[in-house]
Amino acid sequence: METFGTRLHRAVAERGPLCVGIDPHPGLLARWGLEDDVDGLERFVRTVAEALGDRVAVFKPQSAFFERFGSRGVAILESTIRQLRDVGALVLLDAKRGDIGSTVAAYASAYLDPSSPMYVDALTASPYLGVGSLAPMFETAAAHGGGVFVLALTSNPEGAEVQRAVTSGGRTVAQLVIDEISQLNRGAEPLGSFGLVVGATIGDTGHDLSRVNGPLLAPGLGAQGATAADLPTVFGPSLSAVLPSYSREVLNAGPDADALRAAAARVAADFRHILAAGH
Ligand SMILES: O=C(O)c1cc(=O)[nH]c(=O)n1[C@@H]1O[C@H](COP(=O)(O)O)[C@@H](O)[C@H]1O
Repeated sequence: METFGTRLHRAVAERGPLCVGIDPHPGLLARWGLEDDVDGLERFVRTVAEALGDRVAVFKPQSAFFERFGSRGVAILESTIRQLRDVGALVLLDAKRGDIGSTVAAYASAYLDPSSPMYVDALTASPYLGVGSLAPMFETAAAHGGGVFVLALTSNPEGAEVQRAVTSGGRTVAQLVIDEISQLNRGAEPLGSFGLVVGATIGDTGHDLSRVNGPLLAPGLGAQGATAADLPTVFGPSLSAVLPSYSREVLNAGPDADALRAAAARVAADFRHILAAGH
């Protein structure tokens, strides 16, 4: 069985380092001339999947925008996940799950067990009940070639107060999360399966990402104000592990399929340019 890290490494080699978030905001549905209802949602996500499914390495559907429509919205999320995986894309479900260990085990079977209807390649997780409470997710992911992306330094301004607080051992909360995920990825080749979420908006925070050996998901680009040019400051020598993530910046270009493709190609080129500049 291939690990998620291996699959991600290959997807990025073949399709380039890009994650497109699928966040069907009511305002975006309106902008696309769609109703804010289940049919509008269905049309929106089908358009994104048909336009970009064969060329983007990773899609990150944001669960909240599907849950908004109840069980019919969740059914559309399920079919979108299948559609994207069928055309060779990886799906990272953004649900930011976290709880006591026994409940985390249930989340793990909901999303990371291949027999589940909502099975995805990877899931976002919140470590604020303790990184150790996520162990059942890490174990299920490892058993089935899945991945988990744990929040470390989020893109929103409110995150810093908690994430940069200093623990009794002298490290920040975020550094503790970074170090625990680094442990899980030790020795993995070509890339570990456990990622971290580090917002592109946060500037140089002095955190040490050098031992993560896993993917670094960078949201906050585009609509939240960061650009690819900010990434070298945030990630320093770990820039090559970054998976830049854009939702509205790409989705705003729709519903025309060529315009969506052009927007995805543009943001991918921005990042390639920064990488090539050798920061
Ligand atoms: O885990 C995430 O993806 C995430 C973490 C974070 O620190 N900041 C952040 O914006 N996100 C998510 O990334 C997406 C950002 O959307 P845009 O601002 O439209 O690109 C949303 O779905 C957020 O929930």
